[in-house]
Amino acid sequence: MAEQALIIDGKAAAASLRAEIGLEVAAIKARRGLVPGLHVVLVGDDPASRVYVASKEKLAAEIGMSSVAHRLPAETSEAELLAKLAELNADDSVDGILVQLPLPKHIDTGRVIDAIDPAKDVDGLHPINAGRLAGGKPGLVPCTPLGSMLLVKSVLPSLSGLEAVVVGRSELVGRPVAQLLLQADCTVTIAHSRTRDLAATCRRADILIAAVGRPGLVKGDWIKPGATVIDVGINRLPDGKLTGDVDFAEAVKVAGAITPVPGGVGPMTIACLLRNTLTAFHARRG
Ligand SMILES: Nc1nc(=O)c2c([nH]1)NC[C@@H]1CN(c3ccc(C(=O)N[C@@H](CCC(=O)O)C(=O)O)cc3)C=[N+]21
Repeated sequence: MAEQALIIDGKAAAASLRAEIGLEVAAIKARRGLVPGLHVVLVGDDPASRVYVASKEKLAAEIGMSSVAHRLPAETSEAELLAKLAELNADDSVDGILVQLPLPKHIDTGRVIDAIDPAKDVDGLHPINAGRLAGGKPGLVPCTPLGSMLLVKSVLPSLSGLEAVVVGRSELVGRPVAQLLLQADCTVTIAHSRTRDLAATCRRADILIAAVGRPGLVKGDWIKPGATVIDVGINRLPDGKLTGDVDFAEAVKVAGAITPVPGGVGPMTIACLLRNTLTAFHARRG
């Protein structure tokens, strides 16, 4: 069988989503003279984080959104970071706040996330937003899960009744994407490192979401023929190349549609961050 899966173009989907957001930003500017503002807080000088933050700034600027990066030294104390967040929470021109993770070890990440105004929490990580998502209520939804769902919906007309398997149970991706799949009426299984037969569990999936951070973990024979495979893993190999959690070369021969790494979920994550900033703007400023 010489068939090959449809390769889902996350880069193109993200570009068109950003263009849409850009139009809305322009309309807000023209009608009301307001510019939605995204603020990214970066503590320390992790090289990967610097690259991500620069990319967020560039893409925000491209669509006419205001974006401010607050670069704080690695020695910043937790109290200083909390003070910075209090300042951003109080500033009406700040629509979205994202604290780049991971934070230096001397800072308690949970305490920091808890200090972000839930209405400005464009990462969707505040317990209020996580709770709203779990309750099926409107709120800010984490960007990677949101982007993953948009890609799934770009290839599947209806998700109702489909078997979805999420590999990974992180707060950032696994748990929230499972909630979104459930909201879309999928039958959802959350698998993880203790799952007894991971391969057999994955083989049940019409929609397989791999979000564990283990390069090439998901093999071709773990995939149900024709399934939609969303690879959330972005793993840096020793040679510097990026690779996903799915063995792409094998999987592309079995799946119906699959996201590549790079060029899949990653670009959608940033586009959804911009979208969340706009959502936060509308919810707070009307
Ligand atoms: N508070 C917080 N929220 C985040 O959402 C967050 C974070 N911290 N810390 C780091 C991770 C990682 N992350 C990525 C986003 C886009 C790409 C992306 O666009 N990747 C490109 C490739 C980029 C390259 O070539 O390096 C792609 O997959 O095609 C990757 C990684 C967001 N994160």
